[in-house]
Amino acid sequence: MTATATRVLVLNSGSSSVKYQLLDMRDGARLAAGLVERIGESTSRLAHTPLATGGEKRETEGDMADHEAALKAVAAELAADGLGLDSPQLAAIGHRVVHGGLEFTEPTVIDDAVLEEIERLVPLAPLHNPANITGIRTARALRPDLPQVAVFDTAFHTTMPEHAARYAIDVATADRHRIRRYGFHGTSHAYVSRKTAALLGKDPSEVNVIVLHLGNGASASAVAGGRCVDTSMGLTPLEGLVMGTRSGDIDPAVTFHLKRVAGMSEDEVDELLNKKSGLIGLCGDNDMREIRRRIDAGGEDGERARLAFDVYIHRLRKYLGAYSAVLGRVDAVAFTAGVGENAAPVREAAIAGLEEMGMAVDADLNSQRSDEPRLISPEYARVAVAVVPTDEELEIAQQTYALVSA
Ligand SMILES: Nc1ncnc2c1ncn2[C@@H]1O[C@H](COP(=O)(O)OP(=O)(O)O)[C@@H](O)[C@H]1O
Ligand SMILES: CC(=O)OP(=O)(O)O
Ligand SMILES: [Mg+2]
Repeated sequence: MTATATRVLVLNSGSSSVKYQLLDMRDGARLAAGLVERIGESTSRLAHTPLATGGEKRETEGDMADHEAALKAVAAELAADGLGLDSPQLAAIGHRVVHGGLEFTEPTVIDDAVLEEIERLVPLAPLHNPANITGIRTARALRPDLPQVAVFDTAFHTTMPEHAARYAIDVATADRHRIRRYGFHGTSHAYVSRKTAALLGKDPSEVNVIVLHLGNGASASAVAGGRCVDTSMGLTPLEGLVMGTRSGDIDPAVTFHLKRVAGMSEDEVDELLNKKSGLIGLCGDNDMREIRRRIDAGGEDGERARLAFDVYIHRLRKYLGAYSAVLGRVDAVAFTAGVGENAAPVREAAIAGLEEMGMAVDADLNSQRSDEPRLISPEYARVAVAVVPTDEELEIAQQTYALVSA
């Protein structure tokens, strides 16, 4: 790496999307950012914002058949702004990798052996790891000389105590097949719990925080003194909270029933629980904005949306209670990600009536908007309730740069 190479490109490849950011690590400035959506569909769309030049957001509709085509389109957009992947200022590419198993507890420079290991973990994250792998392969082909770094969603959760990570099933079977609770969104939980401590003017080691990462995928974590002690996702990102399209917690016997009685195949059950459940399964919409709009419009349709909202909130409140008990003392609850940062009614409903647990939300503070971390609890509340915007891309860039510039 040359002394002038201070930029990091971050790729966050999801099952049907890629989010990316190019950052200058001297000051953390974002030079470009964008999103490719609906990869694999004829209506795929790339939205690119060249922040360095102050240019307008550019949107291209296209037919991006797969993640490779999507990344090549991203590379072309960057090149159009003079920020191409061939730039000598680029120090590394950082990749979000969802499943790192127990093998990866730290950001890791990707070589053939690491890539093989990430491939071996595909059965544990079938929606996510294949997209991450394509991202890595494509980026490597474009810049074979550049360090590529994997930052794992699971890494932050590897501190979970054994009693939280174990499922109560036969130990030998579990060990043979690596069945345990891994947890995900760890980069976000780590970043947000640290930011929450800073908001309280404390060191992370001094505070216990419940982080609610509510995006399309959603998870909760209990963080004691900066270390994760429990999290709601498990072997895969299907366990836990109600999500946009995933069921979250469910009696495993439901799957036996779907196969034995409803005659569904393994793949159909997988698809049902991962893609046709959660909010979309309950009311036909997975976007919280649309659900709130339908509730406000009322009528029968509004009732359906209300039920989805209520199921979502009920699960969230159960985890607040559970993690209060896990932590013993809670200093803060932090809401983050698309729903957590933007949906005031979700925050209000999640905390309503929890004064006995020291939790309350001030309606005025809750309705305000800001890109900065902020408190929404009244002065008297024992537990600080906060909205703390996550920034997985910045966190990945920092971890990547720290590794390659060490
Ligand atoms: N203004 C808003 N009000 C309510 N919900 C919102 C708003 N903006 C985004 N969301 C919710 O956030 C979700 C996306 O969150 P995000 O964290 O970007 O998810 P992911 O990273 O999993 O794609 C959307 O599906 C929508 O439900
Ligand atoms: C792990 C996971 O659920 O990620 P996402 O929210 O990006 O789908
Ligand atoms: Mg996300």
